[in-house]
Amino acid sequence: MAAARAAGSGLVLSRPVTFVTGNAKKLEEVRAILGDSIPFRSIKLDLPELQGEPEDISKEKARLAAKRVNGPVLVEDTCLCFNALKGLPGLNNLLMAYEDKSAYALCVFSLALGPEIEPITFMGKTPGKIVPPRGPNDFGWDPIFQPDGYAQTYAELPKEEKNKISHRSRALSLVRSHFAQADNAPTALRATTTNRAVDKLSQVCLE
Ligand SMILES: O=c1nc[nH]c2c1ncn2[C@H]1C[C@H](O)[C@@H](COP(=O)(O)OP(=O)(O)OP(=O)(O)O)O1
Ligand SMILES: [Mg+2]
Repeated sequence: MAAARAAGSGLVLSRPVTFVTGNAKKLEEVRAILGDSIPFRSIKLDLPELQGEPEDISKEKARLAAKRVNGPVLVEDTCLCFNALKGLPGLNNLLMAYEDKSAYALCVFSLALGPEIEPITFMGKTPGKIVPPRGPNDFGWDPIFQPDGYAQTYAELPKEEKNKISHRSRALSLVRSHFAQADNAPTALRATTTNRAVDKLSQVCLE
């Protein structure tokens, strides 16, 4: 397959990244946010729903996906976490009992450049609060999440507005800068070097 170059960056991948997801709305947003900055294709794979810390879940998902695809993959998990429940993702009804309706949308991407390469994690977080549902009901919990600084819920915001401030776009801007920073070393070599430097640290974007 022809080498793919991420626009505006020095990164050359031997194969385009495969974004593994079964969620069409997620894919739609990722396409809109990335444009042609990172060449990718997408597939749906039946992967086990894992338990644990968001970062560990995401890395394991990337490892499994990279084995199945036998090439570079990107995976994503998102949760709506309630501060009253100490960051636990939860049912909206449970939150009724609490005064504190603050929450945050958390998006975790993991990039595995191949089955033998340790995944790197990128997180984006958008703070807000849980409100009675407003707006179109076509994507998960969008109608009940109102980001801080806005009078509209995610569902009420025009798509471009959500995509400017969302947990997903914040995480993807880190993925993009990772690609932009990577030098022109062969993929496997560069990935090993980058991983050694990053080690277990993940990058978190909070603004
Ligand atoms: O921006 C979002 N706005 C509102 N709702 C959202 C968003 N992003 C994910 N969601 C929902 C979809 C799913 O009901 C749940 C867990 O998502 P999550 O496990 O990451 O997605 P999924 O299992 O549907 O797809 P995948 O195949 O990529 O794992 O949160
Ligand atoms: Mg999932």
